[in-house]
Order: sequence, then structure tokens, then C-alpha cells
Amino acid sequence: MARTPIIAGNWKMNLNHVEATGLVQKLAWTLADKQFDGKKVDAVVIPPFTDLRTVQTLIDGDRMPLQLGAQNVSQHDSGAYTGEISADMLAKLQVKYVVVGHSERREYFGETDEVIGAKAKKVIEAGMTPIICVGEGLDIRKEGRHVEYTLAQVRGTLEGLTAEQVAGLVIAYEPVWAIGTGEVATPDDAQEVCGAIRQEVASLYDEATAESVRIQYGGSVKAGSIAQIMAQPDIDGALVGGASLQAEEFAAIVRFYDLPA
Ligand SMILES: O=C(CO)COP(=O)(O)O
Repeated sequence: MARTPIIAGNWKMNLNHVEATGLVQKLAWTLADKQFDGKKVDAVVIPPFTDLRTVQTLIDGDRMPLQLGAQNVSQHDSGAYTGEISADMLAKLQVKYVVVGHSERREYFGETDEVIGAKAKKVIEAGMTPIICVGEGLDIRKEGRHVEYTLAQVRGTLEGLTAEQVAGLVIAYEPVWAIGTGEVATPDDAQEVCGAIRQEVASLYDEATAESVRIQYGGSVKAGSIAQIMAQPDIDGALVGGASLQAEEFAAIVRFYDLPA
């Protein structure tokens, strides 16, 4: 079965709930103008926690062709974890996707593969889909160790997940040197690692699981670069940062199939 493309906008720590309303409405109008109905591509917005309820109400009330995502989750179920948000709390807000292990969380908040794997498990158990982020920094890329480094993260974060669970999740390959730098990996660079990730899933599990898991590329994706990236055989979508804060730009990325490759 063909994999449904998934274009997700990670807003990071930008936009309060009032600003979120403006962006989501503009995005929905722009998509409606272009007859986008959300069937061909999963279009996901991933706002900060404090915006989730507002954005959920908008999507639901106006039947927007958008799905909701969250940027992080606790690896615990409930209890004395001040400041944390549980998977059940997110599921109750009709959150469908949860980003786990973004490189910014690995770098600034010390998240390890073990913690990220535990978070992914909680997301799945709560009926949502994790977007597990992996990817190398510039030093590793310069040493030519980007494939082995990224595959070690894949093995570390998937540990303990069943084939069925892995078949349903999303893995985002985001080379750290391409995030927010304007430096996009070439389509060939992105394909090299995304293809290796799919092969790794095949060898850890089986062919059917590898054919089913969706793999995104992330790092300075813009409307001008998305079509070529999406033309790669092992890339099923994009995790978009900066460009997801602009309605027109993000709407164009969501409709990558209309752009010349
Ligand atoms: O980190 C990213 C998405 O999660 C990518 O961010 P940019 O698109 O701003 O480079």
C-alpha cells in the first residue's frame, strides 16, 4: 500500500494562542482556495502546548483539512512531575502526532535515545503517532559517519517497539547542520540517509514494516526545495520549522505535488 505523504509544521517556541488563531485561519483559507481537502497528504500543525486547545477547537469547528501535533510529551503517565504533560492529556485534545527526540531537545534538555524511546511508547499506547527525530551534527557529517550515527539513533529509539508499532510511526531525519541555517541537504544527501533508515527497519523487523513506516526529511525546507525532496523514493514527507510560520509558504509546501520538481 502506498504511504500517505505527511507534511508537518513544527512551530517550536513561537506564537501565542492568539497569534496561532491568525496563522491557522490564514492557512486554512489558503488551502481552501487551492481545493486542498487533506485526503492526498496528511497536513499537520505542531504548535506549543499552550496553543493546542485553541487550534484544536478551530480545526474541529471549521472542519479544517489539518491535523494536530504536539512538540513533546512526558515519558511518565501522571504524578509528581512538575511542568510535564502526559500522552493522555494530549490524546484528549485530539492530538494525532507527537514529536519526540527533536535535536533541540536532545541538545538543550539532554534527552537520550532511551528517554525518546520511552516517550514514543507512551505516545503509541495513548493511540497517537510519534514522529521520532534522528540526525547528525556537522562534525559527524564532516567525518563521513552520518549514516552509522543516525542508524544508531534509530536502533536506540526503536528498541522494545514491535513491528506493528514501528509500521505505524513516522521517523524524521533532520541533519542538525541543516536546521534553521538555510543549508538544505541536497535531495541525494537526504535520500542516502532516509534510504538507509528504511533498510535498517527492514533488517531490524521485516520488509513489510520497512515499506509501511513513513520517513520525513527536515532542515530548512521551503516551497522552492520541497518538490525535489519529495521526488526521492524513501522520503514520505517533511518536518518544517521556520517556513511553517508563514501561511502561504507552508500551504505551498503541503501542496508540493503542484510544484515543479
Ligand atoms: O527543526 C526543524 C523542524 O523540526 C527544521 O527547522 P527549519 O525548517 O527552520 O530548518
